[in-house]
Amino acid sequence: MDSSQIKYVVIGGGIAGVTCVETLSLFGGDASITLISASPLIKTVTNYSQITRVAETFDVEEKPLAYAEEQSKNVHVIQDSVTSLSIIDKKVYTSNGQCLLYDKLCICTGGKPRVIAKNNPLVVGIRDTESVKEFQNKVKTARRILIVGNGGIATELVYELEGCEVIWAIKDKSIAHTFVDAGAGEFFLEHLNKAKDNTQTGPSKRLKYTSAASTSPIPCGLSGGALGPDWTSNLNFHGEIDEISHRIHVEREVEVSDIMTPDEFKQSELKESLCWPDVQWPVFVSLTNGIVYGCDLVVSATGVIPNASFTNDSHINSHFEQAEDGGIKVNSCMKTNVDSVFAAGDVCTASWEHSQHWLQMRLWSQARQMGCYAAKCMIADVKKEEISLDFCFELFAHMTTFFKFKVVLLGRFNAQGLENDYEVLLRVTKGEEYVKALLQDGRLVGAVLVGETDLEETFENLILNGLDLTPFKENLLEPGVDVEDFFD
Ligand SMILES: Cc1cc2nc3c(=O)[nH]c(=O)nc-3n(C[C@H](O)[C@H](O)[C@H](O)COP(=O)(O)OP(=O)(O)OC[C@H]3O[C@@H](n4cnc5c(N)ncnc54)[C@H](O)[C@@H]3O)c2cc1C
Ligand SMILES: NC(=O)C1=CN([C@@H]2O[C@H](COP(=O)(O)OP(=O)(O)OC[C@H]3O[C@@H](n4cnc5c(N)ncnc54)[C@H](OP(=O)(O)O)[C@@H]3O)[C@@H](O)[C@H]2O)C=CC1
Repeated sequence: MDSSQIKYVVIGGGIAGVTCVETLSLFGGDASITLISASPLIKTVTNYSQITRVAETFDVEEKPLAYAEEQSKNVHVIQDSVTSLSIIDKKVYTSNGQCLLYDKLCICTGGKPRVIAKNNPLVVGIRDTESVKEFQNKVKTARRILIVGNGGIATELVYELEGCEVIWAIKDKSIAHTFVDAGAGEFFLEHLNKAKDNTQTGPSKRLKYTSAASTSPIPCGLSGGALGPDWTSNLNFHGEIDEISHRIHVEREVEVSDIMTPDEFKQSELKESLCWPDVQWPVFVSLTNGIVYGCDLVVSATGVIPNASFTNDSHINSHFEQAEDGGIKVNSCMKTNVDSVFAAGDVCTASWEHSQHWLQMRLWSQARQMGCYAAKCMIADVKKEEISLDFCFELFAHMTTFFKFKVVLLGRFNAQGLENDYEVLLRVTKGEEYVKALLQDGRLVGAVLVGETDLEETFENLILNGLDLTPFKENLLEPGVDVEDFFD
């Protein structure tokens, strides 16, 4: 078929959707491409840099939706929310009554924060620019904040919050558990109560929000694109009390058992811990260890729910096979079970047999990679060509910053899916670096690199080439030894 007759439609203006549109525009010939997004701002990837074969960094800029039209040929944008689909006659319906025909459709509708006690105004979740603004406003008058969750947002937030007391309630024994093991958690622990270092010495995670002014609101019930790296930079998270710079108390191995109003708390006859004289807290949180804290605000940093119910029509939503985590299942060609419909980014669950060293995490790098690969799959599908799984799905690689330390995670970095038949090599220099290598049958299968270790490229190669490291094991992490010399 002549490419000019092809109609691609992409839903969602986050990193996955925008990358998908850009790739379609680049490789899709003269096809017509429509981007429909509920949010007036899109996320664009700039200054892309390939650090190793798989690890990458890039800036993320927020731009008006029209930018996508200006940058890529054959692209038409619509700010609207998709309300329904007709999967038989391949039509997309929007809330403003538009109806679009598609040949290939890609769903990139992201995720929503999983918030405990969703309807309580004193319990907030963080996802997009709007929710951060709302949070910032509430923080200004906060004296004590309780943060629930032990993943990316909580770990970044406890470092950023100043001017108030922070109670960090985690399910695990160690901090930052979603990303690092207990050892690295210990390594970070000593930086927890240190005053925040505001100098920009560590690597920036390179998000540039050029918060383009926008007058068009996001339709009720929908969120804008997820924030990304450095979402805390240039934002002030300062509570009411100047004398408190950084005071964090970690409650380990607990969950929230109840969130109470002052009246409910009074009636419960429970005792409050760490109470402040003459302070009336607006909300009380009881934990599963029996401890109760009064606070001004609760942050629920408890993960993401894929936005798989992206239409108002539950009958249509139910056509899409969902994985256990609620994501729309996609195969190794990013195809859903519905004819001609693909999905990418936080909304989807990679349901192919993963390579030994890859796992899905809902991260911006994976959103970009999936968006790009989904576009290639859509084009290949039109041309009825075979496509092989992109190389980026061979190895998990994530670069980020926690407590001002560069963090690189490779492969099965947290021993995910490994039985007990692996060994761990460790090198720790207090306050400087934490290097953990996981070996299975003498072969490197995962690594956690904290600090300026300069080991990411070598370790990535070692994981990918599966070299038996048994003869070098003793020296692999010896300080001063250039690991690369072994393999020349
Ligand atoms: C606070 C925070 C910090 C983060 N920090 C990092 C980090 O440091 N590193 C990292 O790798 N990842 C980070 N992430 C995760 C990362 O931002 C996401 O994984 C990634 O941005 C997901 O991109 P996406 O395009 O799949 O979805 P989203 O960015 O959520 O985009 C979804 C889009 O779909 C639109 N949409 C939804 N429903 C409809 C509909 N019915 N009709 C039309 N449009 C619709 C939305 O408006 C939005 O434009 C962070 C996330 C958060 C919340
Ligand atoms: N630097 C980075 O790379 C960052 C990445 N992100 C990404 O943004 C997204 C949102 O971040 P975030 O919300 O922190 O999600 P994460 O998935 O990173 O972490 C969620 C945390 O909440 C815990 N949790 C889940 N349910 C409950 C509950 N009911 N009670 C107590 N704890 C609970 C989880 O524990 P368990 O796993 O045991 O269920 C986990 O520790 C994620 O995809 C994350 O990867 C966000 C910020 C920074």
